[in-house]
Amino acid sequence: MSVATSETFTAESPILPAGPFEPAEREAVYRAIHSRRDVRSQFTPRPIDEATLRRLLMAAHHAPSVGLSQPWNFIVIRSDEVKARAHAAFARASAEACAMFPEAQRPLYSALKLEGILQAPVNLCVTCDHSRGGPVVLGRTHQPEMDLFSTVCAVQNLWLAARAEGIGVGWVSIFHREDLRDILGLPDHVSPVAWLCLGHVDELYAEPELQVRGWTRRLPLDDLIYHEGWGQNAG
Ligand SMILES: Cc1cc2c(cc1C)N(C[C@H](O)[C@H](O)[C@H](O)COP(=O)(O)O)c1[nH]c(=O)[nH]c(=O)c1N2
Repeated sequence: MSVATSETFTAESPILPAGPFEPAEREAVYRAIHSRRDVRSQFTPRPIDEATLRRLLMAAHHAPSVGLSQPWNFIVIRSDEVKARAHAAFARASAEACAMFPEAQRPLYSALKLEGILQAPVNLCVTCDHSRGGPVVLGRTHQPEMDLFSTVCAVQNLWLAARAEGIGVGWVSIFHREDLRDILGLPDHVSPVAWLCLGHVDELYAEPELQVRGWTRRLPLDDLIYHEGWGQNAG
């Protein structure tokens, strides 16, 4: 691998104009953000074509990453056998999770649909390779978990791009990590970050499904904004 020095930089990289987007373009960005949903049950069986999937993965691959380390890999899963193993791992973990909630909440938990593994034409595991970029990565030296955070940025890029493509994405995290390692054959230096279910959708909930079903609600933004220090709320 070549070692970067201050002389490597030639300052000939093209520059882009950086003003605000045109109103319609800006509106489209906010529309994707506000109408993106976590999808569990609305997947249609329509396959995702390779070109569309590639655009989504390219969007993910353009996420910011600590020291430009790009720690992600994308494991594309279409086989019924791998999906079935993941679904079985989910079912085991979800039964355990259900038992951890207070008794009064368990019936509602059990009624929630919390994955679309078998319905979604594509499942995608986004992983983080902790060895990417070598042992010392710019920006990760004091906070090693920055590689995981970078990988999550890739997931969010994909999620928003998918919304623009009419493709729903559902993140499933009700798994023992070891089960995912085993199913996908991940080496020790690679962590599974996001198990995503992807498929075309014709309809989406206008609000988070967990809110629609009475599990919890979106918090008021103003309660979350502090000024100059923890807990210092303007109101
Ligand atoms: C890291 C992480 C992990 C999970 C989720 C999200 C994220 C960010 N979400 C989806 C989550 O419930 C959802 O994002 C919120 O309820 C908000 O809804 P919208 O995403 O706005 O539709 C999620 N949903 C689900 O049904 N099963 C799951 O295991 C998970 N896991």
